[in-house]
Amino acid sequence: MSTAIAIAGVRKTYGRTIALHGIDLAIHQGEFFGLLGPNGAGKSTLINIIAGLVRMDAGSVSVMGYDTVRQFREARRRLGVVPQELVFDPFFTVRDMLRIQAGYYGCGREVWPWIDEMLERLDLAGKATSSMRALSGGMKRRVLIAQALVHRPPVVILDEPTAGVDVELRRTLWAFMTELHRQGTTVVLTTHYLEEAQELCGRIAILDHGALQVVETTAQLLARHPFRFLRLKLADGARLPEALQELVAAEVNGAIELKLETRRHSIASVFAALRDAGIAIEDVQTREPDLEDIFIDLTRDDRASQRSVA
Ligand SMILES: Nc1ncnc2c1ncn2[C@@H]1O[C@H](COP(=O)(O)OP(=O)(O)OP(=O)(O)O)[C@@H](O)[C@H]1O
Repeated sequence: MSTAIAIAGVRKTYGRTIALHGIDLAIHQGEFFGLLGPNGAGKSTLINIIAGLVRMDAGSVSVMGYDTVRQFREARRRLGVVPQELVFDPFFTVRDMLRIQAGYYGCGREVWPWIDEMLERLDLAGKATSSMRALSGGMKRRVLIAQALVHRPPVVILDEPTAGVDVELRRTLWAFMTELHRQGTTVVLTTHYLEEAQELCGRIAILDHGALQVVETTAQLLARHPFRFLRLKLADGARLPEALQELVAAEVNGAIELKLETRRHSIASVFAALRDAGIAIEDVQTREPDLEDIFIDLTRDDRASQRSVA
């Protein structure tokens, strides 16, 4: 399997903050890869190093075999990055801005049909001649995506592309990215929407405190974790017996969700404890852990009680 992004021994410190401890990671060509982590984990620092925007203290990175420091231009031409922030020159029209951007990568008129195709695919065709300053935030974000893809890079990194965007743009973006991925583009995604990562990514890395906690296929990650959830609604608003209190993970709409470690607790033992306490059950459901549960489990410390990583 050929490597799209090779990261070896990458370290970065800001003053006394160690943002990256020495990251080794190989992202293969053709992968849809998720880079996840809580706020401050080091994701943006790593992405900016891959894009050649931040200088690493030690280590090396290559994109499609080109070293991002020694062969910056070659590496950069093979990479498209959709950044978190919106930064534009407000005076150009959408189409002109994309053509100018293509020029930075040494691309000329040969990419103009591609630019028009992207404008169609991202529902921007009607805005092609609008100036950037006249666009809504959602429209600007669409342009940002087109801007990252203008030189048809084989590797694309999306840094929180759907933060704060509406459902329609999320759907449009994922349909477009899924198609590019099917055509062979390597896609690296960071997102706070873990259900999005679970659905789209074949492999996932979890970064926490500047170190990789896990790099696994999404299926392995979901299968490896030895717990499941049991949601109970107790009859007559009964309280859970003391012995089961430590298993409570959440309370939702009057139902109690218990987290059962499969080696220590069985559903049968929970039912037996309730029967012994004379408590009847009104409703019961089981749930396998999803990526969000696993993420919380792996990055648990002071964030342990949070259901969301946002
Ligand atoms: N320019 C900078 N100067 C000083 N410290 C920085 C700088 N950029 C990042 N850091 C620190 O490095 C660490 C990693 O930050 P980084 O932005 O890479 O995390 P992140 O995972 O992208 O977080 P988020 O999800 O909030 O974007 C944090 O402790 C952050 O405060």
